[in-house]
Amino acid sequence: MNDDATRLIEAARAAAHHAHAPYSRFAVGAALLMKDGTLVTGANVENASYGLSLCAETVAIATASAQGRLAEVVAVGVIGGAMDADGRPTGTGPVSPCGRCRQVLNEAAQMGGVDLPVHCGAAEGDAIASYRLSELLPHAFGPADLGIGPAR
Ligand SMILES: O=c1ccn([C@H]2C[C@H](O)[C@@H](CO)O2)c(=O)[nH]1
Repeated sequence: MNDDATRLIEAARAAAHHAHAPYSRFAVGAALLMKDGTLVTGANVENASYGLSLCAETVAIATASAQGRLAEVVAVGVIGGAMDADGRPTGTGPVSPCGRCRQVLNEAAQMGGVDLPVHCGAAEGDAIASYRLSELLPHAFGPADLGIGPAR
């Protein structure tokens, strides 16, 4: 595991403790490594109407954008797992971003002109699967298609 991946997975695990996931009882944490070396994190925020639930990656990206730093994301870490009785995520299987989150991550990737490394970890253990966003979302539609952001 490289240093960025380790740091991102640890931060994602910490973020997942703040998941609001009383319906699925599946906690997800996401961490973004920023150009300046700082981290921005998020956790899933479920809603009683179910369909309005927000994924951890989307919350993290929205937070970075609200800080004026959407184009400064350089790497991503995600973890998730079924919650135990204390609300802690469990499990050793890496979790990868859902389709909508891949598209949301792509906005940051294209605005920053970087094919984001996405490190997918588990709640527990050392298993990690690392990808580039272009592997997870090939032939992506994004800001460049609308003439916005740096050319690919
Ligand atoms: O990439 C994903 C996939 C799922 N979830 C959340 C949504 C829901 O709250 C819970 C179960 O799907 O996990 C995320 O946060 N990110």
